[in-house]
Amino acid sequence: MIEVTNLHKGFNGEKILKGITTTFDRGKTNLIIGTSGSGKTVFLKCLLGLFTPEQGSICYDGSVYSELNEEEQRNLREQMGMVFQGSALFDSMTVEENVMFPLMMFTKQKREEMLERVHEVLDRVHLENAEKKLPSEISGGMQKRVAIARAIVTRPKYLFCDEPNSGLDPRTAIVIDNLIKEITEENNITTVINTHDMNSVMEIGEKIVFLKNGNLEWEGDKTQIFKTDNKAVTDFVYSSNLFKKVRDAQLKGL
Ligand SMILES: Nc1ncnc2c1ncn2[C@@H]1O[C@H](COP(=O)(O)OP(=O)(O)OP(=O)(O)O)[C@@H](O)[C@H]1O
Repeated sequence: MIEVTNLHKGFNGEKILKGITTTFDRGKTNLIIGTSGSGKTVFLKCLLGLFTPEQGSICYDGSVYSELNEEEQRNLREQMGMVFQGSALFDSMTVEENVMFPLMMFTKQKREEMLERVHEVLDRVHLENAEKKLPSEISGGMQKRVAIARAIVTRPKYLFCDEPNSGLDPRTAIVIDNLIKEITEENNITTVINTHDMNSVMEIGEKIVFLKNGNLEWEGDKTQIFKTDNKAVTDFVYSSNLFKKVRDAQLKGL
């Protein structure tokens, strides 16, 4: 569980996050949504320990990050997995080498042990036969699976995903969303996902935090988001033509 209290972050005197308080539960897919520039990426980077907030605290299962010493902070960061926007795989490494990379960086396991774990996670993301391929030789959806495998290979307690669906077709996007949700539940991970995608909200939005201009404007789940009359949220939800048409049809009783 991650507890965020009164989080403030700015740059060069400009306030970006203006006092965010919320919680992200374990075993749940938690989504951060909001319009472009609302501070979602800055928030995610604070959660990853990459940005130091000016005020407020982030508490990871009882440990307040700013109260930990450097070694404790490093240990905590090693319990975090990250799926980057665009996958960010190493082009010249095979799928197997990409997934093994965090184990080589952060553990002292023998090669055979590492390979066993790599194949276990590749099986889990259904990439059994791609291990010797280069990222350029597999599809975008498969690359995303490699990125997920790489993020979970060290058995993280926390998983952060930045726009995990970007660039994928809608059907593949849903498969990837559900894979993240299943892995979150199976391993009891606290997962936080930055997204613009309303399909993701509907599919896996167990907790949704809506940011507007660096403030937490609304929070709830995927059923509540369709019932709220918060204008900023409804503008966001119904900015998609499809959702607007569905709502109009519902209002007409169709
Ligand atoms: N390292 C930085 N230095 C200065 N300003 C920054 C930095 N990172 C982000 N910002 C500013 O913070 C604001 C919020 O940016 P952020 O990337 O968090 O928005 P976002 O909600 O993720 O948007 P998008 O959906 O377009 O990715 C922007 O005005 C941005 O210019």
